[in-house]
Amino acid sequence: MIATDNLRLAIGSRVLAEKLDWQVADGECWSVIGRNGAGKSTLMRTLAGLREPDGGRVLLRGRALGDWPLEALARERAFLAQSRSDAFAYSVLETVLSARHPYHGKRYWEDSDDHTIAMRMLAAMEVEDLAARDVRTLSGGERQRVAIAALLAQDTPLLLLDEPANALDLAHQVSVMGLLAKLCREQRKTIVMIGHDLNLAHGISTHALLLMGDGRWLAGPRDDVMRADILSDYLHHPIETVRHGARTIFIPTEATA
Ligand SMILES: Nc1ncnc2c1ncn2[C@@H]1O[C@H](COP(=O)(O)OP(=O)(O)OP(=O)(O)O)[C@@H](O)[C@H]1O
Repeated sequence: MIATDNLRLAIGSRVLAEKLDWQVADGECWSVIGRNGAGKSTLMRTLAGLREPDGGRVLLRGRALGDWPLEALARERAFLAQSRSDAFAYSVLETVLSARHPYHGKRYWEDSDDHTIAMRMLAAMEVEDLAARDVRTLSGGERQRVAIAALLAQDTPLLLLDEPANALDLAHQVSVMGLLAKLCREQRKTIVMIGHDLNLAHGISTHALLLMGDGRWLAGPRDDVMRADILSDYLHHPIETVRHGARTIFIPTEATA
Protein backbone atom coordinates (compact mmCIF):
# COMPACT_ATOMS: atom_id res chain seq x y z
CA MET A 1 0.00 0.00 0.00
CA ILE A 2 2.63 2.51 1.14
CA ALA A 3 6.40 2.15 1.33
CA THR A 4 9.49 4.22 1.94
CA ASP A 5 12.65 3.81 -0.07
CA ASN A 6 15.87 4.98 1.60
CA LEU A 7 13.85 7.73 3.31
CA ARG A 8 15.70 10.41 5.23
CA LEU A 9 13.97 12.81 7.61
CA ALA A 10 15.85 15.73 9.09
CA ILE A 11 14.96 18.96 10.90
CA GLY A 12 17.76 21.49 10.71
CA SER A 13 20.99 19.62 11.37
CA ARG A 14 19.19 16.85 13.29
CA VAL A 15 18.59 13.54 11.51
CA LEU A 16 15.35 11.90 12.67
CA ALA A 17 15.27 8.88 10.36
CA GLU A 18 17.95 7.52 8.07
CA LYS A 19 17.79 4.86 5.32
CA LEU A 20 14.20 4.01 6.23
CA ASP A 21 13.19 1.12 3.96
CA TRP A 22 9.74 0.18 5.14
CA GLN A 23 6.79 -1.59 3.53
CA VAL A 24 3.22 -1.42 4.76
CA ALA A 25 0.95 -3.99 3.10
CA ASP A 26 -2.83 -3.82 2.59
CA GLY A 27 -4.80 -4.63 5.73
CA GLU A 28 -1.89 -4.10 8.13
CA CYS A 29 -2.22 -1.90 11.19
CA TRP A 30 1.02 -0.20 12.20
CA SER A 31 1.80 1.72 15.37
CA VAL A 32 4.60 4.27 15.22
CA ILE A 33 6.27 4.53 18.62
CA GLY A 34 9.01 6.79 19.95
CA ARG A 35 9.83 9.45 22.50
CA ASN A 36 8.62 13.06 22.25
CA GLY A 37 10.47 14.70 19.39
CA ALA A 38 11.61 11.39 17.84
CA GLY A 39 10.09 12.37 14.48
CA LYS A 40 6.77 10.49 14.46
CA SER A 41 4.64 13.43 13.28
CA THR A 42 7.32 14.45 10.80
CA LEU A 43 7.19 10.94 9.33
CA MET A 44 3.38 10.97 9.25
CA ARG A 45 3.25 14.32 7.46
CA THR A 46 5.81 13.02 4.96
CA LEU A 47 3.72 9.87 4.34
CA ALA A 48 0.64 12.07 3.82
CA GLY A 49 2.54 14.12 1.21
CA LEU A 50 2.36 17.30 3.30
CA ARG A 51 6.14 17.70 3.45
CA GLU A 52 8.94 16.61 1.15
CA PRO A 53 11.34 13.84 2.24
CA ASP A 54 14.86 15.07 3.03
CA GLY A 55 16.14 12.13 0.99
CA GLY A 56 14.69 9.01 -0.60
CA ARG A 57 11.07 8.50 -1.57
CA VAL A 58 7.60 7.61 -0.36
CA LEU A 59 5.74 5.26 -2.69
CA LEU A 60 1.98 4.81 -2.67
CA ARG A 61 0.92 1.71 -4.60
CA GLY A 62 4.41 1.70 -6.13
CA ARG A 63 4.14 5.26 -7.46
CA ALA A 64 6.08 8.18 -5.94
CA LEU A 65 3.80 10.43 -3.87
CA GLY A 66 4.70 13.52 -5.90
CA ASP A 67 3.47 11.81 -9.09
CA TRP A 68 -0.08 11.42 -7.75
CA PRO A 69 -2.66 14.01 -8.90
CA LEU A 70 -3.99 15.67 -5.72
CA GLU A 71 -7.60 14.58 -6.13
CA ALA A 72 -6.60 10.93 -6.74
CA LEU A 73 -4.26 11.09 -3.73
CA ALA A 74 -7.13 12.40 -1.59
CA ARG A 75 -9.15 9.30 -2.50
CA GLU A 76 -6.26 7.03 -1.42
CA ARG A 77 -5.22 8.39 1.96
CA ALA A 78 -6.80 10.32 4.79
CA PHE A 79 -4.78 12.05 7.48
CA LEU A 80 -5.74 12.89 11.06
CA ALA A 81 -3.44 15.66 12.28
CA GLN A 82 -2.38 15.93 15.91
CA SER A 83 -4.02 19.30 16.42
CA ARG A 84 -6.42 21.50 14.54
CA SER A 85 -7.71 25.04 14.84
CA ASP A 86 -11.21 25.99 13.79
CA ALA A 87 -11.25 29.55 12.51
CA PHE A 88 -14.81 29.53 11.10
CA ALA A 89 -18.27 28.73 12.43
CA TYR A 90 -18.82 25.46 10.55
CA SER A 91 -21.29 22.95 11.90
CA VAL A 92 -20.17 19.46 12.83
CA LEU A 93 -22.07 18.06 9.83
CA GLU A 94 -20.50 20.57 7.41
CA THR A 95 -17.06 19.64 8.75
CA VAL A 96 -17.63 15.97 7.97
CA LEU A 97 -19.33 16.69 4.61
CA SER A 98 -16.30 18.71 3.51
CA ALA A 99 -14.27 15.52 3.81
CA ARG A 100 -16.33 14.06 0.93
CA HIS A 101 -15.12 16.66 -1.61
CA PRO A 102 -12.59 14.34 -3.30
CA TYR A 103 -15.58 12.29 -4.52
CA HIS A 104 -17.42 15.22 -6.08
CA GLY A 105 -15.56 15.63 -9.35
CA LYS A 106 -16.97 18.77 -10.95
CA ARG A 107 -20.07 18.72 -8.76
CA TYR A 108 -20.05 21.51 -6.18
CA TRP A 109 -22.72 20.44 -3.69
CA GLU A 110 -22.87 17.29 -1.62
CA ASP A 111 -25.59 14.79 -2.47
CA SER A 112 -27.74 12.56 -0.27
CA ASP A 113 -25.14 9.76 -0.33
CA ASP A 114 -22.56 12.15 1.14
CA HIS A 115 -25.09 13.14 3.77
CA THR A 116 -25.86 9.51 4.65
CA ILE A 117 -22.16 8.61 4.90
CA ALA A 118 -21.40 11.68 7.04
CA MET A 119 -24.25 10.89 9.45
CA ARG A 120 -23.20 7.22 9.62
CA MET A 121 -19.65 8.18 10.57
CA LEU A 122 -20.88 10.69 13.17
CA ALA A 123 -23.02 7.88 14.62
CA ALA A 124 -20.03 5.49 14.63
CA MET A 125 -18.15 8.09 16.71
CA GLU A 126 -21.25 8.69 18.92
CA VAL A 127 -21.45 12.39 18.05
CA GLU A 128 -24.48 12.35 15.70
CA ASP A 129 -26.52 14.38 18.20
CA LEU A 130 -23.95 17.17 17.82
CA ALA A 131 -24.42 17.43 14.01
CA ALA A 132 -25.85 20.98 14.08
CA ARG A 133 -23.38 22.35 16.64
CA ASP A 134 -20.67 24.91 15.78
CA VAL A 135 -17.39 22.94 15.91
CA ARG A 136 -15.83 25.74 17.96
CA THR A 137 -18.15 24.93 20.88
CA LEU A 138 -17.13 21.27 21.20
CA SER A 139 -15.08 19.80 24.01
CA GLY A 140 -11.61 18.46 23.14
CA GLY A 141 -12.75 14.84 23.06
CA GLU A 142 -15.92 15.63 21.06
CA ARG A 143 -13.83 17.59 18.52
CA GLN A 144 -11.42 14.67 18.21
CA ARG A 145 -14.29 12.26 17.53
CA VAL A 146 -15.71 14.60 14.87
CA ALA A 147 -12.25 14.74 13.26
CA ILE A 148 -12.10 10.93 13.23
CA ALA A 149 -15.62 10.82 11.73
CA ALA A 150 -14.40 13.18 8.97
CA LEU A 151 -11.39 10.93 8.38
CA LEU A 152 -13.61 7.84 8.10
CA ALA A 153 -16.06 9.68 5.79
CA GLN A 154 -13.23 10.02 3.27
CA ASP A 155 -13.46 6.22 2.88
CA THR A 156 -9.84 5.87 1.78
CA PRO A 157 -7.92 2.58 1.74
CA LEU A 158 -5.09 4.16 3.77
CA LEU A 159 -5.65 5.93 7.11
CA LEU A 160 -2.82 7.92 8.69
CA LEU A 161 -3.59 8.96 12.27
CA ASP A 162 -1.44 11.13 14.51
CA GLU A 163 -2.44 10.25 18.09
CA PRO A 164 -6.11 9.31 17.48
CA ALA A 165 -6.64 8.57 21.19
CA ASN A 166 -5.71 12.17 22.13
CA ALA A 167 -8.31 13.78 24.43
CA LEU A 168 -10.58 10.72 24.36
CA ASP A 169 -11.94 9.31 27.61
CA LEU A 170 -11.16 5.70 28.47
CA ALA A 171 -14.33 4.22 26.95
CA HIS A 172 -13.88 6.12 23.68
CA GLN A 173 -10.18 5.22 23.48
CA VAL A 174 -11.16 1.57 23.61
CA SER A 175 -14.12 1.88 21.21
CA VAL A 176 -12.22 3.99 18.64
CA MET A 177 -9.26 1.58 18.72
CA GLY A 178 -11.66 -1.36 18.38
CA LEU A 179 -13.29 0.28 15.35
CA LEU A 180 -9.91 0.91 13.70
CA ALA A 181 -8.84 -2.71 14.29
CA LYS A 182 -12.11 -3.90 12.76
CA LEU A 183 -11.57 -1.73 9.66
CA CYS A 184 -8.21 -3.46 9.10
CA ARG A 185 -9.55 -6.94 9.78
CA GLU A 186 -12.87 -6.79 7.94
CA GLN A 187 -12.40 -4.12 5.27
CA ARG A 188 -8.64 -4.55 4.65
CA LYS A 189 -8.05 -0.87 5.36
CA THR A 190 -4.41 -0.05 6.00
CA ILE A 191 -3.63 1.97 9.12
CA VAL A 192 -0.51 3.77 10.28
CA MET A 193 -1.01 5.54 13.60
CA ILE A 194 1.00 7.23 16.29
CA GLY A 195 0.27 6.47 19.92
CA HIS A 196 1.98 6.82 23.27
CA ASP A 197 -0.16 4.20 25.05
CA LEU A 198 1.71 0.93 24.56
CA ASN A 199 -1.22 -1.17 25.76
CA LEU A 200 -3.67 0.40 23.30
CA ALA A 201 -1.07 0.12 20.52
CA HIS A 202 -0.37 -3.52 21.29
CA GLY A 203 -4.09 -4.34 21.41
CA ILE A 204 -4.80 -3.10 17.89
CA SER A 205 -1.54 -3.32 15.90
CA THR A 206 -0.30 -6.07 13.65
CA HIS A 207 3.07 -4.32 13.26
CA ALA A 208 5.14 -1.58 14.87
CA LEU A 209 7.74 0.94 13.75
CA LEU A 210 10.02 2.31 16.45
CA LEU A 211 11.89 5.58 15.97
CA MET A 212 14.92 6.37 18.10
CA GLY A 213 15.05 10.04 17.09
CA ASP A 214 18.68 9.91 15.96
CA GLY A 215 18.15 8.18 12.62
CA ARG A 216 17.82 4.63 13.95
CA TRP A 217 14.59 2.71 13.53
CA LEU A 218 13.17 -0.78 13.85
CA ALA A 219 10.15 -2.16 12.00
CA GLY A 220 8.44 -5.53 12.06
CA PRO A 221 5.56 -7.68 13.25
CA ARG A 222 4.18 -6.45 16.57
CA ASP A 223 5.52 -9.19 18.82
CA ASP A 224 9.02 -9.06 17.30
CA VAL A 225 9.29 -5.32 17.95
CA MET A 226 7.08 -4.56 20.98
CA ARG A 227 9.32 -6.39 23.43
CA ALA A 228 10.14 -5.03 26.88
CA ASP A 229 13.91 -4.86 26.23
CA ILE A 230 13.56 -3.14 22.85
CA LEU A 231 10.89 -0.66 24.01
CA SER A 232 12.94 0.19 27.12
CA ASP A 233 15.82 1.09 24.82
CA TYR A 234 13.74 3.17 22.37
CA LEU A 235 11.72 4.94 25.06
CA HIS A 236 14.70 5.46 27.42
CA HIS A 237 12.81 4.01 30.36
CA PRO A 238 12.74 0.47 31.79
CA ILE A 239 9.53 -1.35 30.90
CA GLU A 240 8.27 -4.73 32.07
CA THR A 241 5.55 -6.88 30.59
CA VAL A 242 3.05 -9.08 32.36
CA ARG A 243 0.57 -11.51 30.86
CA HIS A 244 -3.10 -10.97 31.70
CA GLY A 245 -5.17 -13.71 30.07
CA ALA A 246 -4.45 -13.41 26.35
CA ARG A 247 -3.12 -9.86 26.73
CA THR A 248 0.37 -8.50 27.20
CA ILE A 249 0.43 -5.48 29.53
CA PHE A 250 3.34 -3.01 29.45
CA ILE A 251 4.30 -1.47 32.78
CA PRO A 252 6.89 1.30 33.10
CA THR A 253 9.16 0.87 36.10
CA GLU A 254 8.15 3.46 38.72
CA ALA A 255 10.40 6.36 39.55
CA THR A 256 11.81 5.98 43.06
CA ALA A 257 11.15 8.75 45.56
N1 LIG B 1 9.11 23.56 12.07
C1 LIG B 1 10.00 23.13 12.95
N2 LIG B 1 11.03 23.92 13.35
C2 LIG B 1 11.94 23.47 14.24
N3 LIG B 1 11.90 22.24 14.79
C3 LIG B 1 10.92 21.43 14.43
C4 LIG B 1 9.90 21.81 13.49
N4 LIG B 1 9.04 20.79 13.32
C5 LIG B 1 9.49 19.80 14.12
N5 LIG B 1 10.61 20.18 14.78
C6 LIG B 1 11.38 19.37 15.74
O1 LIG B 1 11.62 18.12 15.13
C7 LIG B 1 11.56 17.08 16.10
C8 LIG B 1 10.55 16.03 15.67
O2 LIG B 1 9.24 16.57 15.79
P1 LIG B 1 7.95 15.65 15.63
O3 LIG B 1 6.76 16.53 15.80
O4 LIG B 1 8.06 14.86 14.39
O5 LIG B 1 8.12 14.68 16.91
P2 LIG B 1 7.14 13.58 17.51
O6 LIG B 1 7.92 12.29 17.57
O7 LIG B 1 5.87 13.53 16.74
O8 LIG B 1 6.92 14.12 18.97
P3 LIG B 1 5.66 14.11 20.01
O9 LIG B 1 5.64 12.73 20.62
O10 LIG B 1 6.08 15.13 21.03
O11 LIG B 1 4.42 14.48 19.28
C9 LIG B 1 11.22 17.76 17.43
O12 LIG B 1 12.41 17.92 18.16
C10 LIG B 1 10.62 19.09 17.01
O13 LIG B 1 10.87 20.08 17.99
